[in-house]
Amino acid sequence: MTAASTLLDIHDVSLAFGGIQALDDVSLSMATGELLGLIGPNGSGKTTLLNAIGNLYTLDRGRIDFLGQRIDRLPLHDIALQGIARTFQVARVFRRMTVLENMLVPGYTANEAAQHTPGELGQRARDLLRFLDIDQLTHEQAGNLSGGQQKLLEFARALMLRPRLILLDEPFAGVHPLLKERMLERIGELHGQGIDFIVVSHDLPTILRLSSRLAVLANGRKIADGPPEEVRHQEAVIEAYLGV
Ligand SMILES: Nc1ncnc2c1ncn2[C@@H]1O[C@H](COP(=O)(O)OP(=O)(O)OP(=O)(O)O)[C@@H](O)[C@H]1O
Repeated sequence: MTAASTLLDIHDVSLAFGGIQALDDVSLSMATGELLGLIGPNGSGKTTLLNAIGNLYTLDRGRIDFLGQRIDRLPLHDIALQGIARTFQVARVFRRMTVLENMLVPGYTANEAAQHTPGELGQRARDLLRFLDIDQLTHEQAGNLSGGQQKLLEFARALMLRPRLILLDEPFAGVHPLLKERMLERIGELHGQGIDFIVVSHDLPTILRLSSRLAVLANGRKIADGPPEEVRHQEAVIEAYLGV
């Protein structure tokens, strides 16, 4: 087993939208091999933090390093090529394309297309659809899929670029319990293969079961960070959730 090293280093990050301080001096360092759960009340900054890592926003302050390289100033498309993939709270699939075509979009980035033939990319897409048990939908138009199926497709598509870190935003929200179990199993398997995750979820029982570490945001600040069983009992976390 290789020793853990720093995968992601979020350092003193602040970000405001007008008068709203969405992230307020947040620092979070993640080692390889971790599965980080990120929780917090509505509006606490969870999605903004994922967007900051994914470079959708320019930081007001701070920096973000991934595998030792500063990434917060890279062009957006470079983030995926560095090995970071993500899914969104509401799945963003290309609704008028088939499931297979959706899978092939990331496959045709310059890097992948240079390294793999179209046949290999097609095979990889089919393998991933089978891995997530949605291969029966291969030729279906993505817009016809249920919300849960679209989340699985978005997850499968995120895997096309062989990411090192996957950011999942509310992957279980509105997902049928059977699909949720499948997703949990697959996240566990991928994690076992060396892919690390940050998972944002309001589903506390599930996130407690899944995570090796739990970080909590409230009002844009990190208020707790550590082993899930410890964090869940901390007074500041209970107060933030109960709003007292
Ligand atoms: N693009 C934006 N423009 C303006 N304000 C924003 C924008 N994105 C987020 N905010 C504000 O920043 C704060 C943090 O929002 P964020 O979506 O990160 O919270 P969250 O913890 O993900 O919430 P939820 O659990 O409800 O999804 C909120 O006050 C939100 O209204």
